[in-house]
Amino acid sequence: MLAVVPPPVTVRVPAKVNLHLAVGDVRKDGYHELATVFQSLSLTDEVTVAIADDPGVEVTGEGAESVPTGASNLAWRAVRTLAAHVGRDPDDPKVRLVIRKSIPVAGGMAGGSADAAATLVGLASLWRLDIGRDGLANLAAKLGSDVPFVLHGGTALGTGRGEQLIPVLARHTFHWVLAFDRRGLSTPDVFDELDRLRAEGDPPRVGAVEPVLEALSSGDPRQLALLLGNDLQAAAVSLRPGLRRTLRAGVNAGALAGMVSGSGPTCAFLCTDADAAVRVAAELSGAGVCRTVRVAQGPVPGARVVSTDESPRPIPPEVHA
Ligand SMILES: C[C@](O)(CO)[C@H](O)COP(=O)(O)OP(=O)(O)OC[C@H]1O[C@@H](n2ccc(N)nc2=O)[C@H](O)[C@@H]1O
Ligand SMILES: Nc1ncnc2c1ncn2[C@@H]1O[C@H](COP(=O)(O)OP(=O)(O)OP(=O)(O)O)[C@@H](O)[C@H]1O
Repeated sequence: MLAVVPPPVTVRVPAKVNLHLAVGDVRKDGYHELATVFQSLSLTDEVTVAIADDPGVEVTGEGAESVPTGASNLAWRAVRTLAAHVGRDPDDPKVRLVIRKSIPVAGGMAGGSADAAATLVGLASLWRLDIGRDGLANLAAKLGSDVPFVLHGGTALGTGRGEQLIPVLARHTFHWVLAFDRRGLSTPDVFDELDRLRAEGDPPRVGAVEPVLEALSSGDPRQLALLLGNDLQAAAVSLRPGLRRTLRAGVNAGALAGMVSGSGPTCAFLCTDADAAVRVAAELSGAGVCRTVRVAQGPVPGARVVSTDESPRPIPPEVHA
């Protein structure tokens, strides 16, 4: 009899930007209490999961050379976590991942988290698991604070360490320009730098979140632009002073406002509309303040299957001499 191998599954998953990021005190577990508004963007990674006898991870695209392909790859950790959860052998999951990256590595846009979320969705389909979005969200939270949001997508309020989500109404498509820096920043280093700055002085803190939610429901980018804020920005700029120039250049190019995305160093610029975003992107790429410029819009859906090769490939039975 022929064994039928389920076809590979490809999942597309968005990057995120934090429109509002209030960082509170450090908790006993070392994480900071957050109140944040996430938005998912049309800058996406794709992960293909396939049954394979030679398990492993392949990475191509943006920053691929600095992504680990071993046990520390967050997407591979997602494979092991889901395998263990459903009673499969995490040390021999018989799965191969191909990750095609567009999200900058260590860029503050949840790139590794996105790949982990995509892997959970892809494997749930490949292994035909009856797990549901809530089940996946619980596993996602174990993998990292940003993983539940990129699984979910859209616009959402995140509390706790960022993993507890409430969907937020956003009545408009918002247009963004993203400036990638030449090197990444480590998320723990940026949180540590904020703690240091707070021990020494009084770095700026974002205001209340409610006006941000109102601006989102009004759909007016000008109103939202006035309210964008990120407590981690001072820390990211302290570690990477050149970001000041990048932020200024985006606003000079015509953006409504600019901010550091999450823990940085990517800078995100909110624009009036799609045409303005293209103009700002063109001018910013000529300014020589960053490595690459991209245009994106948000919100977009979270991790979702975009293709399965519908015809399962029969594999011939093993032939023994
Ligand atoms: C900066 C943000 O991207 C904003 O959405 C996130 O807070 C970071 O989320 P993430 O990269 O998924 O972070 P995790 O993998 O959960 O944590 C990495 C490290 O970041 C720091 N961290 C993260 C989240 C949080 N609420 N407080 C923290 O202090 C901790 O040092 C932690 O060890
Ligand atoms: N699949 C992956 N993609 C990118 N980086 C990964 C992946 N798996 C592990 N890493 C490691 O994680 C580190 C952080 O990368 P990532 O792109 O997730 O950062 P980030 O976008 O700044 O994270 P966040 O915004 O969630 O704080 C990288 O330096 C890399 O070594």
